[in-house]
Amino acid sequence: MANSVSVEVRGLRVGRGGRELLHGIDAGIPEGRITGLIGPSGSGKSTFIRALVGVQRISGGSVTVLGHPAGSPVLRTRVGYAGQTAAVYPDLSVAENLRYFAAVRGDDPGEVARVVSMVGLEGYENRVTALLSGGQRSRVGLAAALLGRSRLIVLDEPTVGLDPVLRGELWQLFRDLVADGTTVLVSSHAMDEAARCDELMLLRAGRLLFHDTPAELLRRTGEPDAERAFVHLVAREATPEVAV
Ligand SMILES: Nc1ncnc2c1ncn2[C@@H]1O[C@H](COP(=O)(O)OP(=O)(O)OP(=O)(O)O)[C@@H](O)[C@H]1O
Repeated sequence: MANSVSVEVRGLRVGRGGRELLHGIDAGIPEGRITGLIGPSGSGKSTFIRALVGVQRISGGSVTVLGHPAGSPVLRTRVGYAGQTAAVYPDLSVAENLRYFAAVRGDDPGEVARVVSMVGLEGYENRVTALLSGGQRSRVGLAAALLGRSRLIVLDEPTVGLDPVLRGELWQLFRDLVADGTTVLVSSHAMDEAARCDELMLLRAGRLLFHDTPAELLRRTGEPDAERAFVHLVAREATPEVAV
C-alpha cells in the first residue's frame, strides 16, 4: 500500500458570491487509493474539487497536486477530471468528442477505443452525444477523464443517475485504476457509497468532519453504517464536549 500523498491541502479557504464556502481545510489525499469525498448537497464537494483541479479561485491556503500548485500547466496531462455536468460537445459523436480531447492532450488516438470500452460505451461510438441518456453522457465525460492514463483521476458525483449494475461496474473500474497505481478521488452525496472507498473525507457546511478509513469511521462512532456515523458526527459537533 502506498504511503505518499498525491494531493496536499493546507488551510484551504474559498469564497464565492460574498460567502465563505470552505473554511480552512487541511487534508492529504493518499496515492494509489480511492478517496471518497462524501457530504450532503451544498456541503462544498464541487467547490473543493474545483480548487483541486485549478478552476476555482481560492481565498486562502494552498493546494498542491502531484508536487505542483493546483492548476499548473504540467498537471494537464497528469490529472483527469470529470465535473458534474459532462463537458462534451452535444453535436459531436462519442468518438468525435473523445478523439478531439485526445488530440488536445496529445494522446495516442488508440486511447479512444480503450476508454470507450472502460466505460462500457461500445456500440455507441458513432451516436451523437445529444441523443444519449444523461447517464450515458456522463460516461462520455468520464471516458474523457480516463484518456492518457492520468496519475490522478478526480470525478464529481460520477455515479449519479446510474442504475445499480452500472454503479457497481463503475466502482469496479475505480478498483482497477487503483490496482494500476492511479489515485482516484470521487465525490458522492450517497452515504452508502462510503463503504466502497479506501479513505473517506466527510464534508459538512464547508468543513471536514472526518478523514480516515470507513472502518475507523464506524469504530470511532460505534455506528453500524456510514449514514448513521455521519449523523453521529454532526450531533457530536453540536455538543463538542461529548467525546467518542
Ligand atoms: N457560483 C456560486 N456563487 C455563490 N455560491 C455558490 C456558487 N456555486 C455554489 N455555491 C454555493 O456553494 C455551496 C457549496 O456548493 P457545492 O456545489 O460545492 O456543493 P456540493 O457539495 O458539491 O453540492 P451538490 O452535491 O449539490 O453538488 C452551496 O451553498 C452553494 O449554494
